Amino acid sequence: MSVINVEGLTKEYLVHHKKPGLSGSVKALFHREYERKVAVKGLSFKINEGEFAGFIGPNGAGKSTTLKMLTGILTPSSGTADVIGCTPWKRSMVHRRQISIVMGNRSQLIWDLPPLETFGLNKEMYQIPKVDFDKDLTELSELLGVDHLLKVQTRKLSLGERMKMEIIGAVLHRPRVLFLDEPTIGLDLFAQRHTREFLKDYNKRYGSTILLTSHYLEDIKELCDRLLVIDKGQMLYDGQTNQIVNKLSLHKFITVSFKQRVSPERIVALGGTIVTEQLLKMVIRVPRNNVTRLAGEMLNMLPVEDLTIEDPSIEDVIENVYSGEGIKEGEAI
Ligand SMILES: Nc1ncnc2c1ncn2[C@@H]1O[C@H](COP(=O)(O)OP(=O)(O)OP(=O)(O)O)[C@@H](O)[C@H]1O
Repeated sequence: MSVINVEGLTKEYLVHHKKPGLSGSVKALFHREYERKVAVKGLSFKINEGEFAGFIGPNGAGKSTTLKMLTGILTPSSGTADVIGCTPWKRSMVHRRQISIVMGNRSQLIWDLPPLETFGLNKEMYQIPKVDFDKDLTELSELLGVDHLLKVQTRKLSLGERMKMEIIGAVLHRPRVLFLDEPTIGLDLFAQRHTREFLKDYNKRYGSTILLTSHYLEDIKELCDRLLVIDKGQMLYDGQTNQIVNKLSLHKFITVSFKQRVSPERIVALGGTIVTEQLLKMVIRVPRNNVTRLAGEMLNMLPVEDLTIEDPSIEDVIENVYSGEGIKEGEAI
């Protein structure tokens, strides 16, 4: 059953253009010039209950804007969204009780209070029974290794410690849907791994639905079976994470060792591009649909000692997609 249904979601921002200098500031008082900026353009997708989906794209792709619409922080210009049966921007209490968002670049904890006190306020707001609150808080803070810091003023915590507290604050009321916007940004490798393990366990244990944006592909590869890739506000890929290489990569790599030197021109003449050449070993980039022919011709015509064919890594494919290389106009899914 899908718990997030998005149909034709679009968000336009009106951006004010001010001319430089004092005269520009004075003119802007009387006549403001605006430009329309389309941040999200007709996005449609569904996320099923319990899914852990990655939502990625290059800087400025529209990820945060989408999450802000799905959590009711922003109202879209057009389109519809349904999250657990509610329209997010109507901000009903039913919706707010069942969702949560963690934003890596924005604190939801009260800066001058210890996390314990912010959590206490959340307890009242979400009407969490005391027994559940005490049990969950002890368990979550121990799991994330921050139980000894609950009474320390938030402003005195390190970035990693604070992020862990933000996550605890977001899940204490056991939301059915959790939106995570860069939850591991700026964390050291150990804290990233710890946070990932926690989120994986949380998703399994409570069957909550999680939509995660992250620029760290390690987060996505380890946590998300499903992947949505957007750019310029539009969906480029929506499918299984481990299928993205098959679906979007236009090339494969052939690594070949020769018995004696082969001139690069012969490889180029066969339709390959040499990526690296070391003594008698070459790595060759080959268009996907030419791999079998090219490997066969090399084996027949050249002094080949050993030959392997490999797919590019997910990192390579995503880098190509971000640079517009791995996908052609009209091929976006
Ligand atoms: N309040 C705003 N007013 C005007 N334009 C905005 C506003 N917020 C975002 N934008 C623009 O909308 C586009 C999408 O921004 P958004 O923050 O959703 O991207 P993102 O995918 O989250 O990027 P990043 O990975 O850099 O965080 C960008 O071009 C951005 O400049």
